Amino acid sequence: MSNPNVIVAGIRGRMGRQIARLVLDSEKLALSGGTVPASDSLAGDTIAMTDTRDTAHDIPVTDDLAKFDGVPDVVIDFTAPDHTMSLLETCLREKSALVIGTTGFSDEQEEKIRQAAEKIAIVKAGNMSLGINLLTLLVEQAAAALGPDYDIEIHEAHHRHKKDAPSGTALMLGEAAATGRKVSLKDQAVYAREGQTGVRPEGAIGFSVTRAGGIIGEHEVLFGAEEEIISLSHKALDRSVFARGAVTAAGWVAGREPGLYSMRDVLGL
Ligand SMILES: NC(=O)C1=CN([C@@H]2O[C@H](COP(=O)(O)OP(=O)(O)OC[C@H]3O[C@@H](n4cnc5c(N)ncnc54)[C@H](OP(=O)(O)O)[C@@H]3O)[C@@H](O)[C@H]2O)C=CC1
Ligand SMILES: O=C(O)C1=N[C@H](C(=O)O)C[C@H](O)C1
Repeated sequence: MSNPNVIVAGIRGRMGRQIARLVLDSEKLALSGGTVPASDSLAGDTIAMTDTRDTAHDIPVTDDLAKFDGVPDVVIDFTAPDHTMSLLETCLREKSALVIGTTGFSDEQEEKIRQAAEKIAIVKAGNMSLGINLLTLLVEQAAAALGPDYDIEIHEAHHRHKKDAPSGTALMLGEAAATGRKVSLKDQAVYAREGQTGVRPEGAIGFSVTRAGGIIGEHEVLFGAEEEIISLSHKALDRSVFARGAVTAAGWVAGREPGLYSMRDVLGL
């Protein structure tokens, strides 16, 4: 049987470039194309790439997944929410599996993804690293053990180019804390503070955000009581940690039953 063929959406982006290279080098997956915005001069053409053995490849790129000849087994998406929605439609039509790393979806877009996962296999995670996915387990445990005397604050820091806030990872960590506390994140989240805020609402899960320079991704979950502070944190040192996770997810999801899977499912955590 031939290797599952993969299309990398946003193939010229910070993540897309790294993921495409890893797929090219993979012995279990085949890179069959990539997407770029319609404004990109390479749309409808090919992009020259070399693998680690220095073999040259011309990879077809289009602005629309539906324009490729043949059906992708898996699409890997690290782009922007509107493009993800267009990929979702084509994946539903072609029954392709989808790995979604893109963050910053509206509630309505999240619902469309949930509905699509009734018909196709989707892995979705705001962070594809082993470290963060392990951290979500630890945060859930800590939140369950520590109880409401410990105020939960989540801080994230990213590079100046990031377009959404709080990060998808911060939201995953918030969901984990809420699950541990058996509350809904929607009810407890405090995303902004300014002026006469009043005292901290009991049970709030607070978020704060830094955007500066080239920070790849830093997250801290703090549990603060009157007498002590516990802090669980993660720092990404290289984007390859996300790219490797995405390629692992692509190999795992190819040919799988419909469903909305997490990186914890992929990693067996
Ligand atoms: N889950 C995870 O582990 C991680 C998730 N991310 C998320 O992935 C996303 C991308 O991040 P990053 O790679 O840093 O961002 P980039 O801006 O570097 O890459 C996104 C790419 O998608 C392209 N793109 C945008 N719209 C379209 C479209 N309509 N059709 C085709 N291509 C399109 C962009 O093109 P152009 O630049 O020309 O607009 C760009 O090349 C973000 O949402 C980020 O939060 C990032 C890292 C890890
Ligand atoms: O935009 C990024 O860069 C990142 N985005 C993801 C997020 O929103 O959490 C994951 C990672 O932290 C890098």
